[in-house]
Amino acid sequence: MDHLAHVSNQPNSQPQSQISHLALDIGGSLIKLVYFCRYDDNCRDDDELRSQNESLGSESDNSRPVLGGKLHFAKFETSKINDCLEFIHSMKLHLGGFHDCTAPSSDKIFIKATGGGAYKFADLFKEKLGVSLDKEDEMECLVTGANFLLKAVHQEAFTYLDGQKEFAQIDPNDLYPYLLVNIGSGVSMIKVDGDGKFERVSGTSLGGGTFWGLGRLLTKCKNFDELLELSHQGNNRVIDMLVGDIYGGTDYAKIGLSATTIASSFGKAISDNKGLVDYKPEDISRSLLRMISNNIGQISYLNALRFGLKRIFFAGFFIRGHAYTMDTISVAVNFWSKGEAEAMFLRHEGFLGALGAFMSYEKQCLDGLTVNKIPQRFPISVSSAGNKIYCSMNGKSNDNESIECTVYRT
Ligand SMILES: Nc1ncnc2c1ncn2[C@@H]1O[C@H](COP(=O)(O)OP(=O)(O)O)[C@@H](O)[C@H]1O
Ligand SMILES: CC(C)(COP(=O)(O)O)[C@@H](O)C(=O)NCCC(=O)O
Repeated sequence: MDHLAHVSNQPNSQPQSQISHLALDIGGSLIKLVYFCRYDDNCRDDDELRSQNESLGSESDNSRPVLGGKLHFAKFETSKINDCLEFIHSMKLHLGGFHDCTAPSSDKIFIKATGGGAYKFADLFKEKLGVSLDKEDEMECLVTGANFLLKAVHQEAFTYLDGQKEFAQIDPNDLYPYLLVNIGSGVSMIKVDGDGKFERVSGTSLGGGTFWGLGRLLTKCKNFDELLELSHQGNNRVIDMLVGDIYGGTDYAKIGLSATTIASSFGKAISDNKGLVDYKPEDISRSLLRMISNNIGQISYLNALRFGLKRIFFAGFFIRGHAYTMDTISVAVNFWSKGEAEAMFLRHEGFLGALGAFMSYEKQCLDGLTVNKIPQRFPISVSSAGNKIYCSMNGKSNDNESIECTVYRT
């Protein structure tokens, strides 16, 4: 039986005070959700929010009511899409879409969605939640999300080398061009020249799905985080064939290879008379992580070189804020570019596409809501018919999952 079928899809059943706009990015591995929720009126008073906003230096207008809210981020495994549908249903998030104003009598609700799953699962969303998915191009959403985060959110981008995390000062007027490398199930490399100006210049199928897929088969790990955790304790030299293994412990200095450079990932497994059971899962995980991260770092650098790009931003949930992954990618970029190019990472690494889809509501005509970027201190505004709401993100994220917003209503 369809356990969600009883859900009402009438927008009026959503309490007026609960403004929740939902956008989805349904990828090969994970479903990402971005939604905006107002605080409960009782949670914080207007004065508190106004003074908080003033302390952030925003151009607050005392004549307008100030409301607080949060931009929330959530994710689910795509293979567990029913959990995601249950979540959306229980939070009534599916009511936070828009109506097609070209068909006024229609009670159809559209939710902005991107990623391959917006096509694959469109019928399921219709059947279970009674909503239609309004599809947005995945690359376009990634770029919109990245540009928004880089311009609007304080301390979004950072470098990571030798265990040192350093936040980057991004001048919004000096952001372009850059290379965006999104490491999801597969990898897309996009040259970004401005808002809406981009070209997907390359990609590789050796991505996050490869790491997790091979890792699962080779280590019997039950989840992605367990596999990552394992890699902490591992030693890749047990499995990888190093230059020193081939050159009798010495460097191959003439071509710039040190004895410790990996000559062949997993190369030792061919010469050792060993089977899978003879290798420790943690060593396998470590070799796999280095292989995938190195390869992506190298291809990224080559593409940056191709177009003379100095900055490479790495995103996607493969990274998972994991120190060793970021370090390996940074070292690869640094090594191949001889220090000329820089790898940077994003705090909201996995939500670019979903944020881009969220922001694409601005394209809709106003029976639903629009999202506009407003300059400088008001990076985002959300408005709905007859009830305009401005949302300024202070950029302080309490964790990776939500960002506080201050909201003005006219
Ligand atoms: N909980 C998780 N479950 C599965 N994969 C995860 C998880 N957390 C991180 N990952 C990694 O992130 C990748 C998916 O990244 P994501 O940016 O969401 O791409 P996609 O859009 O293809 O789903 C996976 O292939 C895997 O490497
Ligand atoms: C097809 C995709 C854009 C889908 O995005 P994803 O779900 O992996 O985030 C991506 O997997 C990709 O770019 N793969 C690499 C294909 C290639 O260039 O060889």
